[in-house]
Amino acid sequence: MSNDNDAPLPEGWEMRTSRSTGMTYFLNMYTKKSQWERPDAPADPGDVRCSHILVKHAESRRPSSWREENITRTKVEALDLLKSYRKQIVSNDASFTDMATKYSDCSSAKRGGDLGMFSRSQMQQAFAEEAFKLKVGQLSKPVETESGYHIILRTV
Ligand SMILES: O=C(N[C@H](Cc1nc2ccccc2[nH]1)C(=O)O)c1cc2ccccc2s1
Repeated sequence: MSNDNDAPLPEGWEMRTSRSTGMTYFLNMYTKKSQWERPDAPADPGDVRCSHILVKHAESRRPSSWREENITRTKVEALDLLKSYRKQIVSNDASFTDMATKYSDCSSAKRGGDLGMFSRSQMQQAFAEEAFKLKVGQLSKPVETESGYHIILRTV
C-alpha cells in the first residue's frame, strides 16, 4: 500500500513531532503505539484492525497457551475471569494493551493483543461478526469462539 502523504490519517492516528529529534512520528491514540512510518489506510473498507484478550478453558479448541501449558479452568471460570479484566479496563484501572500482554491466552499477547488488519473471512465467524460491528475505539462485550472467550478492541 503506497503511503499517500496527502491522504488523511486513518481514524485514531495522530501525527506528532519528536521533541528530541524534531522528526515526525505517528501515534495510535487507542493502542498508544507510536511508529515512524505513516500508517496505511485500511487496505480496503472491508478490513478492520483489532486487538483482543482471549481467555481459554478446558474445552477450547487448543487448551494451551504461552501462559499455561495445560489449561484446565472451566468455561464459567474463563468467562468470569474475562469479565473481571474487562471491568478493570472500562474503569481505567488498567490499559487494554497491558491486560492483553499479561493475560491473553493468544500468541498475539506479545503484540499487546494486536491481530493486525483482517477481513471478515480471515477470523472465526463469531469473532469477525462482533469485530465488524464495532466502531473504531469501541470495546466489545465477551464473545465466544471455539478458542475461548474474547473481548475485542477495534483500533482501525
Ligand atoms: O489464532 C490465533 N491464536 C490462537 C488463539 C486465537 N483464536 C482466535 C480466534 C479469533 C481471533 C483471534 C484468535 N486467537 C492461539 O494462540 O491458540 C492467532 C494469533 C495471532 C497472532 C498475531 C496475529 C494474528 C493472530 S490469530
